[in-house]
Amino acid sequence: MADQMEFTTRELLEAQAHVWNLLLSYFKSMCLKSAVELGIADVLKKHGKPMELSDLMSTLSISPLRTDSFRRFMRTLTHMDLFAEKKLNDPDDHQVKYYLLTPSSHLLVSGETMNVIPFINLEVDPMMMGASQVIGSWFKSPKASPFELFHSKGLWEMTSERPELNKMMNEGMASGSRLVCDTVLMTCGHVFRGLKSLVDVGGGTGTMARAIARAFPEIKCTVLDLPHVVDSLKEEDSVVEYVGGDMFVSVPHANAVLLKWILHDWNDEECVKILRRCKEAIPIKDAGGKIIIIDMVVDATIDKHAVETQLYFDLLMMMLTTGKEREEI
Ligand SMILES: C[S@@+](CC[C@H](N)C(=O)[O-])C[C@H]1O[C@@H](n2cnc3c(N)ncnc32)[C@H](O)[C@@H]1O
Ligand SMILES: COc1cc(-c2oc3cc(O)cc(O)c3c(=O)c2O)cc(OC)c1OC
Repeated sequence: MADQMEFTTRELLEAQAHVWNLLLSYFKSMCLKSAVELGIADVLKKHGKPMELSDLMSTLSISPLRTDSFRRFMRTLTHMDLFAEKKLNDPDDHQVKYYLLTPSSHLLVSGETMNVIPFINLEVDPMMMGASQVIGSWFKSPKASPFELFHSKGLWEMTSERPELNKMMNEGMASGSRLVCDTVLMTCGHVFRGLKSLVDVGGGTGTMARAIARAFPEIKCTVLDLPHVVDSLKEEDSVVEYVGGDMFVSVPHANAVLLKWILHDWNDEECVKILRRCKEAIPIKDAGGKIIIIDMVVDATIDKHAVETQLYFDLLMMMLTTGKEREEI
């Protein structure tokens, strides 16, 4: 019987190309980080029309000595669909390459309300990325997460002790929330209709609660989060009320509880504890009580690209918390 481990040279060559591709894929994150750092999207947005390499470089204050390197950098970013290129003829009829924004780089324009720059800055921070170095060894460790193995404390303890990480975390979550808030209110707004009060448990700096309060002014919205997250916000806002506390201990009473991107931070036992506190906070179902959960559902039937993103989010949760992205059943 032929050895199952025998592969043709062609298969091995393809395998090597595949492994090199996987190995060097960290350049995707690092190119994204560098594009944000340089502010390429801001310059293209401000210019308002396709921009030539030399103009882009001079506006970004990049030395002409780096022309070839920057052209190669832009070639990769364009290949990644972060920017697009267009060939146009100049007055002497020579073809010149121009760069322009794509929907993805539109999200990297710092002045845009939907920009996701704070989330990118959070995820590429050495404090977060450092934990990825110990994923392999964590499988043999008793620590709750690779993050805890790397930093000797959990993520939420660390955010409470380090104001700069707390700020990055809150701004990162808020930046990713804006588009999701609009989508939820547009497609599932009926869920909130008829409520008199709602508490956003682990609601961070209140992006979602404020959007709900604006769309449904009759709902009294409260945000419960850890004291270091909400203490500075308490006086700032008249639209929502901020309460500092611990969702494992108690949840303020309301008609409904919202859990957006909370349960995926915790393992099944911890989720049951949180859900018990939430159940105590609301009336019974017949009296209108409800728990609204917004989390990613891992679904192998949707397109490959989306599944890959879901799997990466699942690994992010595994690396930083005790949680996971869950499937429907
Ligand atoms: C992933 S963030 C989600 C924030 C917000 N719900 C959103 O969708 O942007 C998780 C939030 O849970 C909060 N959190 C963690 N442990 C908590 C606890 N024991 N009680 C209340 N909030 C907690 C964190 O401070 C953080 O704001
Ligand atoms: C910003 O958009 C999303 C963020 C999350 C998300 O990201 C995190 C990143 C961390 O470094 C630590 C965390 O604990 C978390 C989260 O708990 C968390 O929810 C999730 C999203 O969708 C599920 C986001 O939108 C795509």
